Amino acid sequence: MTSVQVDGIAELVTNDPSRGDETALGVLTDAAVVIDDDRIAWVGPSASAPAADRRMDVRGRAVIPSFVDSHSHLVFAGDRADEFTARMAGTPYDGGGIQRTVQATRVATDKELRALLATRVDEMHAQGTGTVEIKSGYGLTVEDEARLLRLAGEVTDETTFLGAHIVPPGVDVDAYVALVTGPMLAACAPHARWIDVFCEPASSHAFDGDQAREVLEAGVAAGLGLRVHGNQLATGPGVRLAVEFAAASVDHCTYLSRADVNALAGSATVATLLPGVEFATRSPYPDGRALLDAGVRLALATDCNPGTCYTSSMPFVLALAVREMGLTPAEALWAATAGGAAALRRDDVGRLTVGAAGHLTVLDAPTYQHLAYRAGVPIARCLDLGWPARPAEAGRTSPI
Ligand SMILES: N=CN[C@@H](CCC(=O)O)C(=O)O
Ligand SMILES: [Zn+2]
Repeated sequence: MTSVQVDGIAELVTNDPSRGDETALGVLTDAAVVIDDDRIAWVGPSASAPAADRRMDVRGRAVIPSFVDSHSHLVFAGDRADEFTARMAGTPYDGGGIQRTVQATRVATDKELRALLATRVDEMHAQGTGTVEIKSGYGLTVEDEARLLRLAGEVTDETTFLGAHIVPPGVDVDAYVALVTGPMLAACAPHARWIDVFCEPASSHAFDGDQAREVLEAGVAAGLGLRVHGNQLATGPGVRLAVEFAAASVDHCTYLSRADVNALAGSATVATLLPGVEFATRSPYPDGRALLDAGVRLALATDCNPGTCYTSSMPFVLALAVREMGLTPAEALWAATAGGAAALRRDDVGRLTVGAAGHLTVLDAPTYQHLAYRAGVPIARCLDLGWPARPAEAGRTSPI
């Protein structure tokens, strides 16, 4: 066991409301954190920090819990920059481009996909993300979906089976739902913690309410946790289905009816907002302020994928939430850390409390408010505690 005392912290965000300023962020000033092995052993004022094997002085910087990015699609090959350019000129997003990524991903080797994935995970880590959820969904055959999940499982425990991403062109929808809920689920469940379905009104490339219900029921029977892509393209059944199934999260929530907001308020389901998608698809931003005021629990995530949002940057997402969705900098930071943890039903990340994972993100700034204030400036990075066995040596890229 090796312990490290991190001190010189001008402002420490704990996400423990019983600490410090007693807001949801639980902000302490002039603070220290002691990490024993990879867990937090002590948090408090610098002056009373217990001794540790090593000391790391962050010299007046702010420290926050590492971001929890609860929605990404990192295992893919190919590029769709041309679609982004077309959208900026007015072409709407309809999900049809997913098939292009499916084609490019199917022909990529494991080695190629592993290298692409490693680069993206490293990019996230370098911008302060400590936990990432990764979905399949660009394989859409039994073998390819299982392959993508195996690769994702090499870099995270938060793996999500998204065979129900789109219906592959030329395939009968009922036959495909039967495949997803039968042999594909059987092959993928051992590699997945979650199941997800892209649910939109009938006539899109995605799955309607009845089909999505079948997918979620099969996921429950297979022992997987539930997530839903819902209400991205239009108001539809996704949000209310997620709430009915007590899914951990419904993601996107771009188009919400009053009934959707009422259903989410006080429910077990976190609404995960993905403002990078609205940015990169020229869609209207959901009213995050109204959701919070209605009592909805929010998370923020990147949705990093080649189609709707190719950013790995949680600080960018956080700045958009402040500027475009009416969240305060404090609310946005909470949603990007503790909110993401809630969306993954985790209580060991997204907070800096005794017993939690030692995932600290240091900011080249005196306060977390700089995350939105200095948008676009790379001020956030995961604190490298220099543990003896770095994951790279163990065949993994980052401790995400
Ligand atoms: N909406 C569904 N899936 C992804 C986009 C996938 C793509 O276009 O490649 C999303 O979350 O936005
Ligand atoms: Zn997504």
